Amino acid sequence: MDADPVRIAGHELLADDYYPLKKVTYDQRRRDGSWQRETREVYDSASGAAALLYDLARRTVVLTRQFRIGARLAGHDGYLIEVPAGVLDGKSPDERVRAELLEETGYRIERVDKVMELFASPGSLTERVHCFVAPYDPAMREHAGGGRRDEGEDIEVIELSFEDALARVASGEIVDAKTVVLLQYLQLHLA
Ligand SMILES: Nc1nc2c(ncn2[C@@H]2O[C@H](COP(=O)(O)OP(=O)(O)O[C@H]3O[C@H](CO)[C@@H](O)[C@H](O)[C@@H]3O)[C@@H](O)[C@H]2O)c(=O)[nH]1
Ligand SMILES: [Mg+2]
Repeated sequence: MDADPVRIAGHELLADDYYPLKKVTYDQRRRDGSWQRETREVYDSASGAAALLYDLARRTVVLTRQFRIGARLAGHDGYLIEVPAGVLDGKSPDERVRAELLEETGYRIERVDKVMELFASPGSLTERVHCFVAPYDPAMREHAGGGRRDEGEDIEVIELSFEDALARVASGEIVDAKTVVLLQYLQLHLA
């Protein structure tokens, strides 16, 4: 018997504008030994890196607020509070996350600690998010942040107390998955 219960039979390219959207056909052996063929649409989105900045002395975190079209189409107003994050663009996760922290928040951070990797939405996206936590203090801020205007980014930087950030998770105001996970990591392991 094949060790791998899944065989990719092929894929059709449905769109290839920013990232490829594929219709993938695969055969899967069920647990009873029979085989079935399925097709699924998969968006080959880039993988990324995200980091939660935290200050243990002041008990604060740095988050961003920006417009997200996917959330808007799902019925949210689209302005999501998130940890700073970005796509890898061929860089290593820790190199990329430092660059995103500087672009989006204005903080120049040397030490970033990897805590986990998450699949953003594994049924339909290939995206893997490399998640970090990073200590910061106000002296590390070089500029106001805000992201890349030439790419259409308009990112508000917000500093919240641990308590306020966690209260916004509990109330449902913070709904971005990687952000909820990293704030709960902070609560469990650091705060
Ligand atoms: N024109 C165009 N530009 C795009 C498109 N998709 C992304 N971009 C550009 O690519 C930039 C990506 O910004 P990043 O900061 O690198 O990524 P992000 O949008 O914050 O986050 C992505 O990665 C996160 C971590 O993996 C994800 O959580 C998030 O959903 C998203 O995929 C955006 O500013 C935007 O200009 C597109 O379809 N068209
Ligand atoms: Mg970003």
